[in-house]
Amino acid sequence: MREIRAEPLTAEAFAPFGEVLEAAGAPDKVINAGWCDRFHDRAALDFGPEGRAGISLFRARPRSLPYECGMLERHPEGSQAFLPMADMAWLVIVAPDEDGRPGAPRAFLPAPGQGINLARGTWHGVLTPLAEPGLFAVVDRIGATPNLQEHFLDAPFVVIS
Ligand SMILES: NC(=O)N[C@@H](O)C(=O)O
Ligand code: NI
Repeated sequence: MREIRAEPLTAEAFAPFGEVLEAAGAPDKVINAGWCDRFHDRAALDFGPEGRAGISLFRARPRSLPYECGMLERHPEGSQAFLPMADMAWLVIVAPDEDGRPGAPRAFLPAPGQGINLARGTWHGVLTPLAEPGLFAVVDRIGATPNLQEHFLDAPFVVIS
């Protein structure tokens, strides 16, 4: 079975798939009389013409490495942001689109304090915490029309580290 290794999550490496949300570098604004740094408007949120923004909480059961992935999904109608609500290891799997199917997958291990915003239509694995509590705030499209496309891989792969 194809094996891949997870990479550290950086804004540059993740750029083809969306944004990394982190309080890194100089803040865009200093607010609250100097008591707070604002890293302003750091994600390209997209909920399509029919949808609206929603914040949900996901409490996902932890998985472990090596992690076998047999399905990638995408949301054609909107972006999806995952913001950890606790300090825990988690795994992000994404892939480029190749003629309507996922291409070569890539895996990332976010550092504490990092979240992600998946661009609309980005192939990704489902939320995959690697430790309890598996708790995330998720900002994504709320709408009356379907917004989930799943692709079951001809060749599942395993993330080994
Ligand atoms: N299906 C769902 O709400 N969750 C997935 O989109 C996911 O990315 O985990
Ligand atoms: Ni998703």
